[in-house]
Amino acid sequence: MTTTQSDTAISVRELRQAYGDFEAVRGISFTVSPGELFALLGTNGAGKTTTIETLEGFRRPTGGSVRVFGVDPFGQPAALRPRVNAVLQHSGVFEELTVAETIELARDLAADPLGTDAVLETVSLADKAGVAVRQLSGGQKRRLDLGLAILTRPEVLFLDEPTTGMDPEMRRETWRIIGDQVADGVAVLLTTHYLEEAERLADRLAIMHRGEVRVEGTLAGVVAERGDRIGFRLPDRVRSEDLPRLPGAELAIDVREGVPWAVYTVTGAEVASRAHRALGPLLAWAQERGTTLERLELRGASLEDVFLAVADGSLSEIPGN
Ligand SMILES: Nc1ncnc2c1ncn2[C@@H]1O[C@H](COP(=O)(O)OP(=O)(O)OP(=O)(O)O)[C@@H](O)[C@H]1O
Repeated sequence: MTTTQSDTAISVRELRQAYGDFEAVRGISFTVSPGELFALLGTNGAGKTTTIETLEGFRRPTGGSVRVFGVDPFGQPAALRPRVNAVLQHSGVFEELTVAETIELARDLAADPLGTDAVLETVSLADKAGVAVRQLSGGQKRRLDLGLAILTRPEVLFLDEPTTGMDPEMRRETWRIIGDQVADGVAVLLTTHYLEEAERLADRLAIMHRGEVRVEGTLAGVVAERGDRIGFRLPDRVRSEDLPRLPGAELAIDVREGVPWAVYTVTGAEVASRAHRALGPLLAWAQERGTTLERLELRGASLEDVFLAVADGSLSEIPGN
């Protein structure tokens, strides 16, 4: 199947980006379609901001290519400018202007902007219209940044940690605003350290570590690769070698809440039913010994499990590659 230009809003192919001798991004690839939110997650210094800055046209790739609607964004060409907007980590607004003046200034520079009241309403800052930007809280400033970004009706939105500094309620409200943008057909590239944010919003996601994409896919696909877990507190006087081998499950001893936990991981096809079947022999073993399995649980892997596996290096390749 050939991909037409309109199928892909953002395309990153084998991107490399170096600062002097240091290669911060080492050959990453992904695409984002209109109406899709792609979350770029990763450890500190993984290369997420460098990637977004390259897509915004601030940096020329040292290898590979990036395209936004088929156009090279380097230098922010006039053809792209009205179609793209961003919430960056550091906003460039004037602290002395009021919220309404800031919005009006941005409207003056836009071709077909949303109305000031509509923006204030959307980002719940109507009661702060006359307040100087410097008097806003950190979370309110982030909301103003988001308002300034959606004011130009962009088709592509880059959101670099857009909810930093927000309390949980404001963060949820902001997810709703971002979700509405995606529902309206905007292609969104989001970076965040809040895994719940990615779980709530992302259609697809990638986890970067040291300049490389280590995991990519849908949330369901990414966690399914890590399998289901059967876990319980390791009973007193039971050593790991005393525990039964369960069919199709791999045993590891973790430390949780300062005490050892037994964790069996079941991976592969039909993981849920195989995990259930593995429970039988485990319970039979416990009954035979008269041992209680405290805090026994059977659960799927979480995005946090996958993230931590990437961060500690135990997941060093894209599964299946
Ligand atoms: N201007 C620069 N000059 C030299 N090195 C840089 C520069 N900007 C970033 N780096 C380095 O490149 C790497 C990637 O940085 P980047 O900011 O892209 O990571 P990140 O994934 O956004 O990190 P974080 O989650 O901590 O914001 C880091 O090791 C960083 O120290």
